[in-house]
Amino acid sequence: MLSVHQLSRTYGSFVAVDNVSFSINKGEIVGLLGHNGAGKTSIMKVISGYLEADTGRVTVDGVDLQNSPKLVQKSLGYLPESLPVYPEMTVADYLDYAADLKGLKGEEKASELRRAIKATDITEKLLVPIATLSRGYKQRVGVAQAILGRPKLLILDEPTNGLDPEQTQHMRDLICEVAKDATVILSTHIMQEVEAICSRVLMLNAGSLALDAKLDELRASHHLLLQTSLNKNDVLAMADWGEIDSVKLLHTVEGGSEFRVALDNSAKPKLVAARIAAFIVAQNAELYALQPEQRNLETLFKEVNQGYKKEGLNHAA
Ligand SMILES: Nc1ncnc2c1ncn2[C@@H]1O[C@H](COP(=O)(O)OP(=O)(O)OP(=O)(O)O)[C@@H](O)[C@H]1O
Repeated sequence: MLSVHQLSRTYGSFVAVDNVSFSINKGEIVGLLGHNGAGKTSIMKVISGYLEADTGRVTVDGVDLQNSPKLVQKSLGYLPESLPVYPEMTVADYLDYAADLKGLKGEEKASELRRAIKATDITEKLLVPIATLSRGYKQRVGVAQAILGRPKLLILDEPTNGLDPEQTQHMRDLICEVAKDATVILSTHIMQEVEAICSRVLMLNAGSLALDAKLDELRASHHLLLQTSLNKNDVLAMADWGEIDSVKLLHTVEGGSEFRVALDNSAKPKLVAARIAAFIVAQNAELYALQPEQRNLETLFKEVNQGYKKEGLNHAA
């Protein structure tokens, strides 16, 4: 659906986006996660055609953005970081104008306006100037213009930024609803946002893509934490077992040591755990603890920002 290939963007000599590649399939909701200044907005601006890349290629449904910008822009909706730029216009006039810009006409325009207004629940604000709207309503107006014309790709830059918890929930529900007919990429620096609505996460660190992973895969741990009194060398030798990738000594605990056991991708954690337990018991050693390691986005985010290598993270996930 969306393909981004070796994208780079500099501002003067500063590299804001550094050789970023990813592709997104139809129907996915993908979260672009990163600290302030990581490059999220720059990537979204490039994908939506508002900013030129220095190098790299963006295609939407096989159409090249650089060669056919108008065609690509017709198939996407964009909620920019800073909201509607016509504060003096009423919501109705602004949406009418946005529909014209998207080339909507006649009955299609009318029905699309009705749909976007209903989906974002802004009927009661239609005759109000945008300047007087609360942050939450401005955000809804921004989303309403983004979904006009049923875009195949929706690009949302920090869609819940500044919203209160109730508005945030409303916006998340709306995004999930819209995603039934569209592919969505949204940027955020809030991990819970990604956990709540995304099926996949792209983590950026200083302009580079540090992690690209499905949330399901992240949740399914391929590491076991083991505490045992068994001789250290016997535990480390488990790395030679077929289903185990590596064993690392973490630290010593009372009466033994703690290890992280990394499993092969094809290994079944429960079966390997049972085998380890049986082995330790057969050696007459104590098994103090053996459990899957919990890895959540927060842990990974910290690791990314502490400079973990992309390979290491993918492996860890
Ligand atoms: N027009 C510009 N001129 C110079 N530097 C810029 C410009 N726009 C962005 N930058 C810099 O590029 C880097 C990436 O900015 P970008 O807005 O893409 O990050 P971001 O991840 O969206 O950040 P935030 O979460 O704060 O919105 C930042 O260091 C920013 O200061």
